[in-house]
Amino acid sequence: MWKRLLFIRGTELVALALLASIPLAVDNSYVLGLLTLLAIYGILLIGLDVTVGYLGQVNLAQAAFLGLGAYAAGLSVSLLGFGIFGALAVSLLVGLVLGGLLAFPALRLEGPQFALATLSFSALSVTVLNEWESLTGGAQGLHVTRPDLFGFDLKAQGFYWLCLILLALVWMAMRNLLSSQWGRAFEALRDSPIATDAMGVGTFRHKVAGFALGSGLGGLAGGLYAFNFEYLQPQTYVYDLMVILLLGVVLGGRKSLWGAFVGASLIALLPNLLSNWLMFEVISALGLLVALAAGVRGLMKKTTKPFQAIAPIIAMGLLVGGGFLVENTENWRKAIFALMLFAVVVGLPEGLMGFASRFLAQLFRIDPPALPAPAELNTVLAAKAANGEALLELRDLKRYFGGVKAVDGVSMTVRAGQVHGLIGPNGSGKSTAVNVISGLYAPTAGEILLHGRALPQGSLFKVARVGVSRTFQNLQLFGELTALDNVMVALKGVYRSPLPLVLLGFARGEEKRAQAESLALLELVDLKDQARTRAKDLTYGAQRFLEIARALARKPDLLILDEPAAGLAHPDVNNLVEIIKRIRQRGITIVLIEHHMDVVSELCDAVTVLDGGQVIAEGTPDEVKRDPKVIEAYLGVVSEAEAPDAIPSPA
Ligand SMILES: Nc1ncnc2c1ncn2[C@@H]1O[C@H](COP(=O)(O)OP(=O)(O)OP(=O)(O)O)[C@@H](O)[C@H]1O
Repeated sequence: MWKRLLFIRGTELVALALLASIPLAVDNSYVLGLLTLLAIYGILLIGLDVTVGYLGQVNLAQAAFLGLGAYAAGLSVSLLGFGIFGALAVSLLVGLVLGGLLAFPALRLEGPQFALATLSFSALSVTVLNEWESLTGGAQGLHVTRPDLFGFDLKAQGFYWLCLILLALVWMAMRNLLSSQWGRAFEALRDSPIATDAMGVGTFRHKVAGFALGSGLGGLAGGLYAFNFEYLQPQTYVYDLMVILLLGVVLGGRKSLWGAFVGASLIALLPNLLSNWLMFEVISALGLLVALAAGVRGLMKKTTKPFQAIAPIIAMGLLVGGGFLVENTENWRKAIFALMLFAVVVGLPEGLMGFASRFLAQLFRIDPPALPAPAELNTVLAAKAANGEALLELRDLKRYFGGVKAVDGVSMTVRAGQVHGLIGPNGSGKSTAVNVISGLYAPTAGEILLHGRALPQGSLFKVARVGVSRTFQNLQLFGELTALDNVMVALKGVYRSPLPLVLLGFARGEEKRAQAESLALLELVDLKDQARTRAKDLTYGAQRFLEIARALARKPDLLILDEPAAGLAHPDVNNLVEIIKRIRQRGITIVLIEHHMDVVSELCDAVTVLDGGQVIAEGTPDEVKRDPKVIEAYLGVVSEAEAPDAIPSPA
């Protein structure tokens, strides 16, 4: 672990020292200008990566936040007489506040609608900057004065160091944040907003916070940008820059600080890249080599489809070849960006850093940090009183979809400590009933009580927070996260540090505790050894068990399992039965929707049978199996000979 930590921190420190010392060794104002831009774009892209990489949204507003931050800083110096830090704080704040405000409506939208909302915001911002001439100077531009720093006139070199220090601080704070519960929550809601809410992690809150933070960094970068160029024009922050910024994040590698850094270097170098033919050819040829290496490697290891391997090679080949055919590469800039973006999106979805880090990890044999020992299960899931009192009560519950009465007046009582089966033929309303209980749907009518108190209605998040946890019939895992992180996202009662402490890196203790507790839950479902496997790479059976461990991380009073055996092979069904028995031993009450009658018979203390959205029978598994109404619902016939074990189980 120390080796890894030293390697990572060491590399960061060496890179910082190198960057800081270049101006001492090379006395060249042009190089200094490039380095300053690199630091500014670094901050900008780290911010953009929060929305694009972590939240998984196409954000076209970051260029606008750069512009708004720049004007805010410039104006707070000229109009309000602020010093450099005051002005930079204003640009950060402008990004945070406007980003948060934009996020409220925009994040209720998905995919292309979200992208369009951010695009509209950009267009609006540029128009305002352009038209509000009395304040911004409009198209004529705005001259900005760089304030001095505590009485020292900040020359180009001093200003570069200031930018570099701010980049280092942003880097540290974001590393702390993104490796904490916040970063996991950002990623979780990218993969499954429904499950994020159902695990008691507020989707909306985290989306707004992530977007505001990313935009805040955009604003801060804008402030530095203003003091770097000392002249601003609204047209700087439009279409071209948006595309270049996206290219930077995607090419560098999403979800990576180093990726943002590599992307920023690319953006800072782009003008030179296009105006200097030789450099353009060298970089394009390097790109072609990377595309060839990645493609051949992927094909040999069978991890890449032929199109994925060949298309980037063709795109980069076109760049190299095209360079010989066109007179002025600058005239082709948009086509060049488009080809680059295409090659990266298809060939290197993890970006250059994602690609490089795999090689580096192999080269230096960097082991991931060791995990702590699992916590005592007793401390994670304290045994609950299985006293048979009414825990969950449904009273005349109804849920209609238009004319379809999916749940039509269901009343039932689930007793503490019991496994309560909810069975019925396909379409009888079982899933709808648990979707209403867990808050995915609001009921049309009726009451739901937990511990005798009304359960919140129509909010997965609120229901999860009062002690009801669930799994899903169609798996809703956070596919990109490891098994361990899936459980850690949902873990209740561990993350207490306020945001400032997390940013400063003081939340590591609780991270260790969260790991230990989550490992105990993975051990309970026999997945401890696969803690580091990404959820999407687990076998189907393991994925089902992981959902159970994740639901347990809420430390619930009531656990709803929606067809956990669906699609499982026979040995896995046996494992599932063992796992559910272990959970029952902790005193956790379970509602089990299940088609496998043998599973129901073995596990359930009580069973409610639904048909056509209504309760047709209740009792022990043996009682309901013999009930003629139940047999008729399943088989459509009532025959003495077919009872008592006539209810079919899926193969
Ligand atoms: N979102 C929805 N919109 C419209 N109708 C729905 C919706 N969800 C469920 N239904 C309908 O409600 C009825 C009950 O469906 P539900 O999925 O709750 O049954 P189920 O008992 O869970 O079935 P299965 O065992 O096949 O999962 C069905 O007729 C279904 O088509």
